[in-house]
Amino acid sequence: MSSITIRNLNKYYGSLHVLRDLELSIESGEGVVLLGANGCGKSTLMKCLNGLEKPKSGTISIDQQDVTGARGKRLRNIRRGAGVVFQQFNLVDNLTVFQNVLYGAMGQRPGGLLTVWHSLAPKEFREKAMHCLDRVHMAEKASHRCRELSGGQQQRIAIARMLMQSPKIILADEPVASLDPKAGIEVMDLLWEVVREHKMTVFCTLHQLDLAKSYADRIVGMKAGRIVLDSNQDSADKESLATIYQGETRVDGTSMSDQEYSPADVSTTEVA
Ligand SMILES: Nc1ncnc2c1ncn2[C@@H]1O[C@H](COP(=O)(O)OP(=O)(O)OP(=O)(O)O)[C@@H](O)[C@H]1O
Repeated sequence: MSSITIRNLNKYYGSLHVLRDLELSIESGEGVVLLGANGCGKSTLMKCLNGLEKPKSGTISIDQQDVTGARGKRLRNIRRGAGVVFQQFNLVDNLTVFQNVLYGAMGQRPGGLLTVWHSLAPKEFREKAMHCLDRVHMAEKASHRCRELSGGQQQRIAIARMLMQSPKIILADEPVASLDPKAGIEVMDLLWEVVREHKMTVFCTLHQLDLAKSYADRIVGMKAGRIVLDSNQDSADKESLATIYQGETRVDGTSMSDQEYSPADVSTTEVA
């Protein structure tokens, strides 16, 4: 049984046809990386998976539950089972690290946000939040404000918040795009470690081929709103992956400048 099954998915923004008859299945426990040029539709796919955007047609099921038709409580339940990690961390800057991690438990009890508001939070939640922070090696920063932390540290907090949710599936949209290469590798190491520890399924968009090859069990390539490549790690050769970035890649039909992607981007990622 697949963890994520996408069938014949179509999504428009106005007249822009972004996802085009997209098909993809991800098995339980798989670590899948999605590669694709800017503007090919990766984030839109992630948003559809998370129920943040509604497709025009097609179906998405996560753990056999229909996401596309879900509303209200049913959608919230599906979202609870799927943790998200974003490029921009999506932490609340003015709250402490600890409060941000507690926030991951929101929705696990009636009363939502109030029940996770530090002193109001049940003991079991507070203990679990500390445990999650400890797991990402950030326990000593619990009382700091998120805005005081580096990008890499903030992404660690976002991973702790995601762990707080105890999800079975992780949707990570360019989790290292805002980080320098060294911090990026540290975050990818941590993310993949926790994914493996908890036997989670992970679907992650990236821009760096080398990172994709280092972590993914399977690499899928997207071009102009469609999945055009699907390969396991060993068969993902540079030439076939490079084709994702050649020709018409964007859904809006604009062409990329040579500066946006050069063969060097496809063949190497420098690590400081
Ligand atoms: N909310 C929106 N309203 C209108 N158009 C949008 C919206 N979000 C994205 N688009 C357009 O949809 C297309 C696909 O965007 P998307 O963000 O999914 O691409 P992407 O592959 O994630 O790109 P990147 O790698 O740069 O993040 C782009 O042409 C973008 O301008």
